[in-house]
Amino acid sequence: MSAAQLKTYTLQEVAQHNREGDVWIVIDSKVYNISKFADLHPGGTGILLTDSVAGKDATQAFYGLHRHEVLLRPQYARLQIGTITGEEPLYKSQTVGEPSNVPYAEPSWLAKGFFSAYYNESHKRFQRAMRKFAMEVVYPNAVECEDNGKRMSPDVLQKLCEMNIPAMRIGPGKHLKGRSLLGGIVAPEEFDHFHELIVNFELSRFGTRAYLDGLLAGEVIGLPPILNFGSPELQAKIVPEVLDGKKIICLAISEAFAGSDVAGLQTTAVLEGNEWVITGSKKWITNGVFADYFTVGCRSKDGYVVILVPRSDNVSTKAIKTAYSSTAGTAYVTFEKTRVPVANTLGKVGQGLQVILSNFNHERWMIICTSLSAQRMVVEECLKWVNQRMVFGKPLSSQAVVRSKLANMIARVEACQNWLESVTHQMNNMSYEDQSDKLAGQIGLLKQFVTRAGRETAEDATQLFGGRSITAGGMGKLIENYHRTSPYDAILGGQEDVMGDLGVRQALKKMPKDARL
Ligand code: HEM
Repeated sequence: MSAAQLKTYTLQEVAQHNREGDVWIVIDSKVYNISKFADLHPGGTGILLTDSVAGKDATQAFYGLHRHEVLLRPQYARLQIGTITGEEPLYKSQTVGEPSNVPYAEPSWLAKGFFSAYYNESHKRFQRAMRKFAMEVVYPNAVECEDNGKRMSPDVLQKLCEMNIPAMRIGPGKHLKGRSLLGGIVAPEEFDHFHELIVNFELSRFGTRAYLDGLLAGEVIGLPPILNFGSPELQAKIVPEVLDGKKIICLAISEAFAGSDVAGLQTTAVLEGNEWVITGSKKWITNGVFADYFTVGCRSKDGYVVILVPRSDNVSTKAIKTAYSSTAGTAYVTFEKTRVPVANTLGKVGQGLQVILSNFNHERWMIICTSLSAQRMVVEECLKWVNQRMVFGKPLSSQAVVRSKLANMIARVEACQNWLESVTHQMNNMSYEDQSDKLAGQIGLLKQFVTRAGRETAEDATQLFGGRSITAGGMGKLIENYHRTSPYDAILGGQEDVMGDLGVRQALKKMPKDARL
């Protein structure tokens, strides 16, 4: 029914429709005729026919059991027949692109009346455009694929590439030259790590963790070794193909034998004339299922070497069933005497470990961004829930123990944000060499801190949502996804304890020789 056809009713009129076959209810000043729908209601028919619901204002009961978005689904929105005379709806859907006004739902630089030392007008413009794009183009596909396990749609991939989002996810640099970023909203030479942080934040607010990895996370870690160590010929061919979405690339380092311990790799590369012959297997390779190129860490007789391997008959990929959706394309990859030209070598033979390690800081920083954005989303979900959920006649937020959990969640997310922004500022101002020297340890410590914080927040959120947090749909669906998938952040790109240890080892290495108590 269109808005123009909607009639107005009084509560007394609605009250006449309170029996089986003739049921009206009011939710937030809107009148719904649920006479036919009652038999189809997923929560059962009986509940809609009770005295406190049929013919009554059921707003509070509804919001205690459903997300607002239920009423926006076309099949339910059309049950609305009118509004209550003189009343206005209280609960409005957020305008796409606008920041949330729930406290702490946004980093403070986006909150009304707050200031920031780091973000300027260009970042603000960029954030608004990025959120709009993410919500309108990416979000619907994210929800669908997270559920059905299929890879991102070709249409979304094309639009992402038109906006050059895959290129921006690699960070500032020469690969952005001549590209129109988000429709030209920021010039390539102006693009910095805060713009990149915004891209990461906006893509990880949906609570679809596996889709986020399916959204070319493999490229973010697989392409830099080519950009930084590939021959000019190799770069000229591969970089545009990948950044324009014609080919998919992934990073193939970890093995069943070696995870964070990259020095333990067993995949071998043997030189035969002008070709490498590669044999071995790789595990947990994000995007591997659908990748065309694999950036592979190998062991050779002269030490470690990284080689770009195109998909061929001698490369096989098998999906691994993990705790998150198969939309990420996580693979077990096998190389059976795979022949690759020597020209595909990235960096020098024997210096492969440096090639692999060189991009770790950036990868970890990206995971910190996405993990933190998702944690903030959890804080927003929890604040909304405790505010609307009534228990024993009072909102859940009236319990001190509930508020105490929220206090910890908020403090964690704000502390992490401030540390992340400080590190990002350093990245913007330090040379690449300085970043490797000065930030590797700090990024390791920050990653450990953020991912631990994330899992504590996941635990607290499940206690607040109860059974709903272990249910894949409905009120707690985002909490369920976050709780199930937050360990990924603590493992991918370097396992949590290893990260902390790296940070401390770096600090110890830099201890002044004359330091004494
Ligand atoms: C236009 C009105 C309504 C619509 C369109 C609607 C729709 C739905 C839908 C789609 C679900 C499945 C879970 C979900 O997706 O959130 C559901 C579950 C449920 N609904 Fe409704 N509903 C309406 C009104 C009500 C009212 C007034 C009540 C009464 C208090 C109610 C009680 C329930 C219950 C108890 C469940 C099961 C919740 C659970 O499994 O946690 N519904 N409803």
